[in-house]
Amino acid sequence: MTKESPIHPDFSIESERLEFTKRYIDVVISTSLTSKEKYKENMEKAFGDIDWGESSAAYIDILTNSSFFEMSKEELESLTKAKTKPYFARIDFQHEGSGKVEKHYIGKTSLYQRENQEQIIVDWRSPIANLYYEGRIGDVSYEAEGETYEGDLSLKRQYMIEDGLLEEIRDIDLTTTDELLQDSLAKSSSNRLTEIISTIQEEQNRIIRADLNKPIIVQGAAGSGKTTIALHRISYFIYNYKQHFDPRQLMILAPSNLFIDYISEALPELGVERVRQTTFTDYVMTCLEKKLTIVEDHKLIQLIETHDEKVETASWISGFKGSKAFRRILEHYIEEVEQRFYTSKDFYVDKYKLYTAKRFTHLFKEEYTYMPIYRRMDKLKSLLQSYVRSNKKQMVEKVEKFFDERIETALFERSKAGNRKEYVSKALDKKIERVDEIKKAIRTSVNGYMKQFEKKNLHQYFIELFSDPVRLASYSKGELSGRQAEQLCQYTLKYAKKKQYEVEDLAILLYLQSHLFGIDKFHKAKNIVIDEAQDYSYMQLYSLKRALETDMFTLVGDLAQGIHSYRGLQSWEPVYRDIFPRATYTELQKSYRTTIEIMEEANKLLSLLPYDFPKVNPVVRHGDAPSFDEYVDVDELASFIENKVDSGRKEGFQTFAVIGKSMKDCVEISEILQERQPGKVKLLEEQESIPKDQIVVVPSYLSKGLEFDVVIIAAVEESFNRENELDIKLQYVAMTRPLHKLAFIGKKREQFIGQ
Ligand SMILES: Nc1ncnc2c1ncn2[C@@H]1O[C@H](COP(=O)(O)OP(=O)(O)OP(=O)(O)O)[C@@H](O)[C@H]1O
Repeated sequence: MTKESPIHPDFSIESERLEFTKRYIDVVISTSLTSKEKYKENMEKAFGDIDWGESSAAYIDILTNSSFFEMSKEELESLTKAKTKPYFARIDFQHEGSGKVEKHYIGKTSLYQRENQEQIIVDWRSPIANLYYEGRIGDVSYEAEGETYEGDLSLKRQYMIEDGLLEEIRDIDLTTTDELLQDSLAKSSSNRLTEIISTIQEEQNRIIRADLNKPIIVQGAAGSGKTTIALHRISYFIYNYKQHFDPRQLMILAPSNLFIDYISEALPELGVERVRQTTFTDYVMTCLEKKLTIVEDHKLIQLIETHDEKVETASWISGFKGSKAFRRILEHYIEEVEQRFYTSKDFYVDKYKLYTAKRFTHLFKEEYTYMPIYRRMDKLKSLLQSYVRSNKKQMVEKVEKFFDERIETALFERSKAGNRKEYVSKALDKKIERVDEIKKAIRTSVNGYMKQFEKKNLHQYFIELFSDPVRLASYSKGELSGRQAEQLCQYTLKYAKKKQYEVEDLAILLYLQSHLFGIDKFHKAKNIVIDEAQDYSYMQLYSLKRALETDMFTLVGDLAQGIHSYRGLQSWEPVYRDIFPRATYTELQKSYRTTIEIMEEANKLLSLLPYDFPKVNPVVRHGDAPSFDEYVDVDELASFIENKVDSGRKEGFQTFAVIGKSMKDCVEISEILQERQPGKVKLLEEQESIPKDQIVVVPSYLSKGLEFDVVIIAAVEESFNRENELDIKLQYVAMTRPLHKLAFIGKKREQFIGQ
């Protein structure tokens, strides 16, 4: 791209165009707020002084069409927002065989010229806008509604517009690099997640627009835009399905509430604020319609801070509960539970056989298998009830008829003349008694019959599963030794008996709930986006897919940041091979967040990990090499931090984080800083939102997914050990958080890997 502005030959024409667009937006907004009758007046007021094109004469016609001004609240809001920057790019395209070059201005939202239905602004998500993101200049094509359109792309132009004023125009040709991207990356980190629509890169665009009817798995390097892409894909989805799809059918599963707070800032900009946002834990509780007591997960922290055998066992148990082997255990268990509902008892009302056991069991195990067990039972129960209802009259009449006939015969039979009266009166009594019996049987037989089947709740099934180590080991088909099965049962029951669960138990509970009782359809999303998906276990993903009855998942993650890998994924292979066989798998190795100098250092850590991804390739942007400072006492540590922040502020940076390996170190660091600068420092914990104007102190494992202009990795008692995979990942996560600057501060260099 060449920098031609401010005296780009088209600068004044483009300025006029911008002016026209802004005024048009004003008219549309004010008309929709007042009334359509006001339209003419508004138009004249806005355009009285300039020639605003061929359409000027036609506006009277459109007054008859009221739907032009009917806008939803959302449309109105996005148009209002668009006023300061209605579009960011233009493409000139000539459809093959057409003699006309079309100019398309691309922005965050679309705008039609009411008079002639021409587009003043094309939405970035529309099919033709794909040419801006994908198309080279020259022969190109795009797809819309299953058709391919060929043609010639003769211009790709970018606009810098600030506060509604055109500042610069840049034409993109084949040889130039993307300066707009460079400019955008050089910015400071407040509100960055929202600002990438104009600079979405080709590889990212392909993921955003990948087939919306297929699952997709993205292994993306730190800073490659996974979170951003996931959010834009949702926005793209909403745009494409807005007529038929309620945004609540979409769900984002984020790693923590802290993270939800971080991404939610981006959502309104993308028009996706009505999408459900939750964590896995909260979602499972919603599905179970129960508030569960979840034991606080200290395993990661303990793994970071201590190395005793107990923690190793607990982590092994977590890993096993999340594994494919555990899925097999659950499948066997459910099969066994199912068999308890087979019956050999026919269904009788009094002496009448209304339904055979064979047919009942057949329906249960063959015809109704698409339903969870207890729903099948509910359905069978209603089936029996309806049989009883339809036979009720007949059964009563049969008894009545039987006695009536006898009474009748007695009345006319001579031989019974002597004791006729007594006989008839007895028969009448008997008749009443039998009819009562039948009526009672009609009322009670279904419930009586159903009593043969067990009725337990989810918690009871969960306890039962872990109550018999021998059975558990046999279900595992050799994956669990007897000793391991005992350990697993003991460990789980210790909590479960107090009605407490660990995070790992949630996937199991969800699996059991969906197979035994089912999930209310109101809780089922149709399309699910999971960020930091590497921290999910096989079982979590599998049970989600089963419970939601869809495979429409977008999974984005980075195995190199898989700090929960004792229970999370070690590889994507089982995910796309087993759980989502229809999925497209893609890798992103380009990183947009940080500078070349920082990424080169981080890459050294990546090579210590057992993955064969290529090194992360940073977008060309230079900065300072990471620094290291040695301190003697805590006062010096604090001064170093303060100096880094002060000089960063002078350079215009806005967000600062001190990252420690563990919470213990972070508490210590934040206390020292607090003492010296009360109110200026915030120790970040799981449930909190990120303050904009304070120095954030955050442990490495909570910093995942976040970003800051300047990051200081500080060590007090802790060290990162290069022999330990978890430590490498934690330091890698911390090192990939900064946008611009990275500093290490420790008592000695050896506290950090590679320093
Ligand atoms: N095409 C782009 N144009 C401008 N900025 C971009 C682009 N892609 C990504 N970025 C910026 O790069 C940074 C990293 O993006 P994001 O947080 O989505 O990455 P990530 O892959 O989720 O990272 P991590 O794995 O470290 O959490 C963000 O500041 C984002 O705005």
